[in-house]
Amino acid sequence: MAANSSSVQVTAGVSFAARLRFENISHEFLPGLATLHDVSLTADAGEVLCLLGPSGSGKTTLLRIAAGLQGQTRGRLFLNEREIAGPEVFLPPEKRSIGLVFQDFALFPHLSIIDNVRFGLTALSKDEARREAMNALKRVGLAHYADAYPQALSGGQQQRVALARAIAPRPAVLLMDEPFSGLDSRLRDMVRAETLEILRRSRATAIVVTHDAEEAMRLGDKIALLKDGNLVQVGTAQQLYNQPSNLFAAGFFSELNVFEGRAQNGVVETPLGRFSANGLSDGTAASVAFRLSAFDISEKSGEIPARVLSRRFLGVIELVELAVPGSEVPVRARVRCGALSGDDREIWLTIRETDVLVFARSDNSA
Ligand SMILES: Nc1ncnc2c1ncn2[C@@H]1O[C@H](COP(=O)(O)OP(=O)(O)OP(=O)(O)O)[C@@H](O)[C@H]1O
Repeated sequence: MAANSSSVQVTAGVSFAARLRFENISHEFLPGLATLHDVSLTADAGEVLCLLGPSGSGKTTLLRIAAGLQGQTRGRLFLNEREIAGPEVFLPPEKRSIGLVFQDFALFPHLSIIDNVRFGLTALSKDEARREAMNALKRVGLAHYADAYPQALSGGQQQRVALARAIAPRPAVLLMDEPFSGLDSRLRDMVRAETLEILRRSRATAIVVTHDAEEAMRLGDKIALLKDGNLVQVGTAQQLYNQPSNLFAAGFFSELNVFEGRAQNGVVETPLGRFSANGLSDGTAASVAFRLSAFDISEKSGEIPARVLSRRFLGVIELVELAVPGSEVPVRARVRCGALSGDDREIWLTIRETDVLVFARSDNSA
């Protein structure tokens, strides 16, 4: 697919989704300073793949390489099985059948909504372009705004217009760079859910950049976690949350209390008890991470005595800081509101082992 982008853009009913594969992609802006190290990753047809990572981890650079806005230093890029960028090949952006949505919507203020959406449909006649643009606007539920101007629309509606503009040429792959970060949090949830629905209905392949783990979990069929230009882990939200490959991955998906220890006779000793060393050989330095949800609290009984230092009411749950014997730092816990009566100070903790993760300490970085 996408042998010729204009054929993809003009032909109604052309297959919409494609597989985009990054093979051993490395990138350097400056010689010796790698932005991406040997990243291999696939967005399967019809899948939403989230590129997740902290600022500077290389997400946008990978997206720009996919779009053809940036060339990689090494590696190859395939759309279905066709090489579109590699040592001997470079298909320019307009020939890749790729749609782009950016964080700032990038609508033209002096063009009506329909003309903004029609913008990428230059290969079509005027009437056909209007029809296709109206179809795209209908898909995002904004056909009735066709003749309005962008400033008459809310931020969420403008982002839906940007999405309509990106899907109107029926691209093989949609690339979205932090598409919801310009929206306030309530609107963001709504527009994100609507966008996912539109992507599903279009059966589009999409790659979405985000630095927000919860957003990646809400959107992604698959999540690729990046750090310092390295692919740390790729998998479903459940896989990344339940079986993080290292402490960084675990900490990206949930807040943690971390204790350092050493594997001895198959266990690691911490102030919160002994935990299976998870196969680490004796003597290995280990990090034992406790999610904030790892603690059951009782006034009467439990495994570990603790004293409540502070409590923060957050609605359904409370964030509690606890002093625990043997720990120099307070332990943070999320507990159901009502689990503590008004003035409890001395309490008991029981640890939920499913929320305890043990890693070799050298595994801490990507
Ligand atoms: N044009 C450029 N010239 C030199 N270095 C750059 C350029 N663009 C990005 N970088 C560097 O490359 C690294 C990766 O940047 P990139 O924008 O891909 O990361 P990101 O994960 O998308 O970050 P953010 O979430 O902050 O956008 C960063 O260290 C950044 O400073």
